[in-house]
Amino acid sequence: MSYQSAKDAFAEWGVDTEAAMEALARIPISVHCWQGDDVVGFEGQSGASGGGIQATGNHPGRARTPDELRADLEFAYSMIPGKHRLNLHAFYMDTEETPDRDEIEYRHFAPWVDWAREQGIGLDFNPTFFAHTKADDNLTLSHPDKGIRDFWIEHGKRSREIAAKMGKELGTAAVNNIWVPDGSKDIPVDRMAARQRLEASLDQMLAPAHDAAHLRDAVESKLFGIGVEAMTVGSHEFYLGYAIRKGTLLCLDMGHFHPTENIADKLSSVALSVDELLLHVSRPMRWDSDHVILLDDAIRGMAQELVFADLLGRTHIGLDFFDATISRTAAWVIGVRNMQKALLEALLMPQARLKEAEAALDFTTRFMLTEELKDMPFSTVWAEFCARNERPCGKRLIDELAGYQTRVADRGR
Ligand SMILES: C[C@H](O)[C@H](O)[C@@H](O)C(=O)CO
Ligand SMILES: [Mn+2]
Repeated sequence: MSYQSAKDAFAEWGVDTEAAMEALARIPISVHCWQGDDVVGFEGQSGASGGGIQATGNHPGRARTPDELRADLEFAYSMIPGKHRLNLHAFYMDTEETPDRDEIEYRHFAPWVDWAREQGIGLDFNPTFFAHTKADDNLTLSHPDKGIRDFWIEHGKRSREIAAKMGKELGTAAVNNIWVPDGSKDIPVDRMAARQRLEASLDQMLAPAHDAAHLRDAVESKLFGIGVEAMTVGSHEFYLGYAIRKGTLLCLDMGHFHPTENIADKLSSVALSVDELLLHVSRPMRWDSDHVILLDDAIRGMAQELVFADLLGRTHIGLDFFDATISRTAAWVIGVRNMQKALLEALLMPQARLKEAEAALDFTTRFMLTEELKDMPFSTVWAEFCARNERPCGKRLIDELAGYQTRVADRGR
């Protein structure tokens, strides 16, 4: 089908494909650096603690240096329509020095900022509270030992300073997302004490004021991780309350809830109480919270809520998955494009008509519309969007992805 025919078909439904593509072009996705190297980082001083997360697989081509990671990212961005961001973790510093986590400074990340400026992209940031000997108890900010808590508070403060400077340098606020793995393998007897310690540590970490034009802090909850099956200190309820009371962003990771929960359903609820949201778009499967996202109902539902509830202006969309059994660059590219496709589909829906039917309790019309809409030529509009952005689709995309993977395969595993 030609684009003109698709445009006419959507126009019959009262939908303007040009407006939808313009809106999509304005939505940046924060691409997570850690898919490129299986969450290993560049510190070379990791402890045994994986923080309850694990990349599995042994596909060749893992990025082993900042230069390799940047080359992979440049390739990935060249396959993704639009301008996006990079989400950097603190243990991806680029320096010959070996600062411990409580010693990191902006200069250890300056090469990333220079590169981001060249690429014309913004940066987001995350303190790294895992893969370190001082996290081996699976406790950091809530550790009973004050010395360990202080170490991680300092790490968190420095991360915020670094993120704020990144935001200032690049002229776009960096979202600094705080996720700690703290929890208990077996049933604890003093949950309150652990949560009080986490709250007090967060308060200290977040006390230094930074310009909101440079830095936005987010807090991320989790249901459970490997080794912390009985209790996660930073649960959803903990951080929902914290974000509301303290004015931080709330991060919803789609892999951090019970598998039967609908994360899209949470957006409108929490958005009534917090100003801004951060999403970690992910796909949980059994024990894992981080499979590469598909263009499935969960992602479509999320995109539809963002568009229909008018939340795009106050939601930062980040991705969070890591799969080492497939090409890492293909995982990035297909994952980001899936998020964009879901957003485009939502933008191409006759929102007013659907809402009108629902408000009139005309559920038959809502049902007929949503089902018939599924036959609309979304893929033709997506292909047009890719073509206008000089990005390949279909077989050409697959050939490009396979070609790049072949070129990096000799890096070893
Ligand atoms: C590496 C990330 O910080 C991590 O995935 C975190 O966001 C998370 O989701 C942990 O399960
Ligand atoms: Mn996450």
